[in-house]
Amino acid sequence: MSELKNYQIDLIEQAMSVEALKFGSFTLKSGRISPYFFNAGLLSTGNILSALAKAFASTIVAAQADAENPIPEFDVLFGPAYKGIPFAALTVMQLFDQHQISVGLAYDRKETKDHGEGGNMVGASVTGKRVLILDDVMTAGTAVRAAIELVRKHGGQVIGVVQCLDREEVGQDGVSSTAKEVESILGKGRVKAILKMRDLMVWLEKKNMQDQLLQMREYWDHYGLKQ
Ligand SMILES: O=P(O)(O)OC[C@H]1O[C@H](OP(=O)(O)OP(=O)(O)O)[C@H](O)[C@@H]1O
Repeated sequence: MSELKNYQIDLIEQAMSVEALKFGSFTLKSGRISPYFFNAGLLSTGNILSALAKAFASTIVAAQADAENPIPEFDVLFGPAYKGIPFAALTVMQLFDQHQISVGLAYDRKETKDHGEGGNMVGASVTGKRVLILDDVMTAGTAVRAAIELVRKHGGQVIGVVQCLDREEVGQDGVSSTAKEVESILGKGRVKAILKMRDLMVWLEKKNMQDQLLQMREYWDHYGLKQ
């Protein structure tokens, strides 16, 4: 059984305390009945956002030191509108405060501004820069693909994606996951996550939450990414 990091445990428990993470029975957009549900929009108080940003920053630093598939150095952290914006802003601050890493913050507007500075990119310029994209979760991957396109259109090089939770489940083809599909665009190991579905199972086992663990295992057997 793999060991969870303190920042992962902290985030799981904080998220559960505000029901941003719930175990039960939930019908997803895909029609699957999931034994857990995550809604990052409910991570909205100082202590929880602090735990989230610390976890993002620690995940990024660990990903850069990953022996197998490290993510490269980057210049700008890009948070797609809307939820990606506060999460990326807080993470940029934590990267500096906790790890002495100073990178730029960039984000987009969903609606293009037609006055003042105009356009739909805000913050640090991504032109000619190595950019890491940060978002809450990917489901079909539409939002992250759009963010990759946007950064590329502005002359940036996307070196990876970091998300809060990777459900690690196969898509309708029954073979590949959204994270793997995005990795096919960015390179192997370039999609990282603070938490994966299997981390949640490790936590449930530690807490001896047998019923929830059983449901999670059954779901994993059906839809988990096995490769
Ligand atoms: O992988 P996908 O199928 O695209 O779905 C996942 C994305 O969708 C949601 O954002 P949304 O674009 O709805 O914007 P929001 O942050 O304003 O809620 C969510 O925050 C993810 O970023």
